[in-house]
Amino acid sequence: MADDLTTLSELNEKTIVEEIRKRYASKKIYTYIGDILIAINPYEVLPIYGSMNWLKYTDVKNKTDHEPHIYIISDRAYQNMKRTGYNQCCVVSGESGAGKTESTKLMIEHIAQLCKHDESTLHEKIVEVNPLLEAFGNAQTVINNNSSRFGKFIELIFDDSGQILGAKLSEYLLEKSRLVNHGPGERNFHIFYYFFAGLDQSKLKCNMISKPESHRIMVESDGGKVFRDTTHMNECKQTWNVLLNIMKHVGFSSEEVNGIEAVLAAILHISDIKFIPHPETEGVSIEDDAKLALTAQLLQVCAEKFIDALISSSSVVGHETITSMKNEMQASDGRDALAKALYGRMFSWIVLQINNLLAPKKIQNSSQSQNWIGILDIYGFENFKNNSFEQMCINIANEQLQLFFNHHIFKLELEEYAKEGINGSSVVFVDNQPLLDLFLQTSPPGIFALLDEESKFPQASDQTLIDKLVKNMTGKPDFQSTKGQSLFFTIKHFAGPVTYNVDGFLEKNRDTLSDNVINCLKDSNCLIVFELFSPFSEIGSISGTATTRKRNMRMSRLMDGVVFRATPVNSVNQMKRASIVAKKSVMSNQVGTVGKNDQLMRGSKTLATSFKASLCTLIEKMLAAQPHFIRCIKPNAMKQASNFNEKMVTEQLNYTGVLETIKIRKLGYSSRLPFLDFIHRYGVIGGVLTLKNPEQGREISLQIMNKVQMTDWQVGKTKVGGV
Ligand SMILES: Nc1ncnc2c1ncn2[C@@H]1O[C@H](COP(=O)(O)OP(=O)(O)OP(=O)(O)O)[C@@H](O)[C@H]1O
Repeated sequence: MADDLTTLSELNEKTIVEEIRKRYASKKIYTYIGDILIAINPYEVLPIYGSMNWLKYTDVKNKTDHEPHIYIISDRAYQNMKRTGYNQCCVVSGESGAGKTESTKLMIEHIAQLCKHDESTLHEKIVEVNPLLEAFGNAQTVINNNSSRFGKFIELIFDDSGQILGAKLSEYLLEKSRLVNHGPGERNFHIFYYFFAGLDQSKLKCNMISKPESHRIMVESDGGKVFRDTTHMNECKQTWNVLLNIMKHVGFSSEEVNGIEAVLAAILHISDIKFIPHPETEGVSIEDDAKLALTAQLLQVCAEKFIDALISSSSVVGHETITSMKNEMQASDGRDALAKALYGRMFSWIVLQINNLLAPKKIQNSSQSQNWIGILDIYGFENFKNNSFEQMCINIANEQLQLFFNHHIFKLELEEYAKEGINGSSVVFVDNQPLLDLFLQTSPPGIFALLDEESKFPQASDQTLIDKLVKNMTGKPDFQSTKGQSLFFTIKHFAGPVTYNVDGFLEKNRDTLSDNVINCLKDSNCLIVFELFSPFSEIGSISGTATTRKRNMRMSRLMDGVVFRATPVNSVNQMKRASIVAKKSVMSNQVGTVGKNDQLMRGSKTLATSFKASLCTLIEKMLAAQPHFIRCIKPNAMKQASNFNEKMVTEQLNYTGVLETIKIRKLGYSSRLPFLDFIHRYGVIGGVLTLKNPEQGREISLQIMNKVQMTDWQVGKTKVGGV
């Protein structure tokens, strides 16, 4: 069986899938395409991880001495960073349920071991925070029982000797809508189940919590039970206790833990508040005053102010504040927006606390530099029966990653080949740049710009939005309006067509919380609630103007040509060009936005705007590092072990361009083989450049390294490495 698909003599869809199938049947879930790793989800615990294997995959000189493994990638990233002093970035991609989060965790665990030199508990803390994040950010979906409902980029930070100094986590677009609404087979965020199962009687009383089924957001839409059985409940209880220990170990104070519990309870109670028409006015009143009092008590806010915030809205016109009463629907929407804001901000606050606790301590020797290994685990491509705003953003993020992959693996390689006179015409890849432009460009306005434009008009509706989209997008190859279904449009994504339902798009994009709600909560006596809404705290301003402005300033600097940080030696030219090309293609949309869209310049807080800005920041980071790609593949839709659905696997391999990836890697090796052989023998080119194999830590030729992936020494049956 071929450990590396580039060594296959016959290359076509059938032979590739057959090879992967054979390997999977023998529990070999990892396969290389040169330096890229394919990982098939085994849906079972294989005895290939843990301490013995950490050791085996430490400072691996020649990867062909071992079975392909995810640890090879983590080891390579760590050793490369140590040897070259350049940042590394591991991009883990794949559909929902393909195994991205598990792969990420395996790599973090491994790297934490690779760099463990002392008795410090920092390594443990970095690994330990994962369950905490998963509890608040993951949920059961129809596809995955533990699906990440947010994207994350984890940076492990090291000193120049490779000692770990700390870690930093960036989170992207938590799917807040799940909190108040989830479809059949889907559940709320895990934390609520742990919370109900874990709280003891006194805590339940103190948070005024009783049965989970009595709360709207815990009710299963298919009528199922909140806890399947006592075993499930006991598992949740155990997890709650584990989380309490983690919070303690990581450094959360007991006041903070109590605050988190109070906010969770408040969210449950707020979501239950109902409104009834007021007999004397056109507004509403609250049906159950006791429920409201409970919530105000948990949030430690003034009950009267809280009622006002829920049933009325106020805006400042000139020097006057105009207050208007909400109707039943507006009040219910406002209530849900508040529950979502509380949860979303609390999640960001938890991430911030984790970052504060794991932040590198001040380096004693100020001349010492810091490097990082970043691991990107972003939600997989999604295509449900009903796809909303969240799916659109998730799929755009995946398109962006595909673009990043295409740039590194295809565009830049083919440019190099052209310069060397190698004929690369046999490699044809699908460039998804036009599709990203369709969403992100500003002139002519793309879908995001049109959405932002429409979000500014108070009278706009989802119908006016779809009309606008159809008017502007009809005729574009990747856009289709859906006849007979007025609120739908279809996009031909790289991973397949997805039909989006714009119902609720405007509201979700505006992501507004009325001023009187914020004013009420920022006066809370509960430390966490105060921090979540105070304009002076980092979280309080998170969805406000400050963060957006900071990001926009950063984008403006990019526009002015700030150069990216230094890049790894072995691909310095390639990456510089990657920066420029991708900067142009990715950021040009941002640049245009900064220049032309006054809404953004004014610091608007639409979700589309901040999503674009965070994508921009993420890509900016990734471009400044040496990339490693891990492609996760889902073998079946049943979440079963030993079940290889050929059609599904073929589809995933196809849309990620696997055949072309193999071809380009193979082409590179074969056409450079004589060259490599020469270097192999003499080690010097023209008396100037010396070759170095980074896996073996010897001298290196900048140019040669630029042309071949020297981390792979085995080409066909010919051993090229070992100068
Ligand atoms: N290497 C592995 N070994 C054992 N089980 C695995 C492995 N990778 C994935 N799994 C199983 O598959 C499930 C789904 O994996 P994971 O949550 O990592 O998918 P994902 O790609 O991150 O999905 P999403 O995008 O929905 O978050 C895991 O809960 C686990 O049961």
